[in-house]
Amino acid sequence: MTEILRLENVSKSFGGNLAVNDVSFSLEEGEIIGLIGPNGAGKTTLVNLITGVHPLTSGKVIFAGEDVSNQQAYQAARRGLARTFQIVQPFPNMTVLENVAAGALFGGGTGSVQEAMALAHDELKFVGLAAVADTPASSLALPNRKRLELAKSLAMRPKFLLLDEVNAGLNASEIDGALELIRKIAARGVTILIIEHLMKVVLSISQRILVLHHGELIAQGDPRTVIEDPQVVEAYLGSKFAARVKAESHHV
Ligand SMILES: Nc1ncnc2c1ncn2[C@@H]1O[C@H](COP(=O)(O)OP(=O)(O)OP(=O)(O)O)[C@@H](O)[C@H]1O
Repeated sequence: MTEILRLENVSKSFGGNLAVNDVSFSLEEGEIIGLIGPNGAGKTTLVNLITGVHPLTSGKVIFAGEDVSNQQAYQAARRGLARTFQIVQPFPNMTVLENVAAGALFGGGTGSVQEAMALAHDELKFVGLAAVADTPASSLALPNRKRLELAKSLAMRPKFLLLDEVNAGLNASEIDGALELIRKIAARGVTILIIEHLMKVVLSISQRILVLHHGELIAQGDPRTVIEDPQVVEAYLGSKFAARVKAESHHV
């Protein structure tokens, strides 16, 4: 296994508020990792530190062997650190294909427009949107807008993909489809860090789970170990919920 990302004692404070507190972990190529924790635990801030949106207060981020602690967001994208956002916002007046091609061009995946269009076409096929390539992005319903968002990220040729609440607003069968696609992306060797509030979903997709609470990494490990961790039950799951999730997870 090859390490792709390492955080060493990473902290971030906003004024007096320590949003991320001394977090260290390491992720391998092609791994799917769930990042969970209560509202305000620091999940989005942690992602923003990894992708250069916010500068670190202290610590180090190492990506593919390189110290990227001081990078800007555009540099992160060019290095292959891509992300999706909670709110999906395609360029509404462009076609689905043009949206993905724009991702390829601006994300630094390709040099020419022609190359970008070809790459966009391949990625649309991969996510199952080839049939709607030439329709305006604004005509897509939510599940397909999320697939479009994934195709845009993939066109940037990421090594690492951060997915923030990609399943929010989807029904059970749409979630199954999204999870199948996420597994297919990981099988390409892309490491995936997924922020997800639906515990059943996190448990079924993640090989490993990281738990944040008040900015601190209070647990990490395989899903079953993490949901049985007394600190995690106390801070996040609650004992009744933990017992239910544990029972349900046997059927996932
Ligand atoms: N730009 C900012 N300026 C000031 N404080 C911030 C900023 N971004 C986040 N915070 C604070 O950092 C803490 C962690 O917030 P963050 O959004 O990272 O949590 P989260 O785990 O992603 O929460 P949620 O699940 O609700 O999205 C909170 O106390 C929040 O108010």
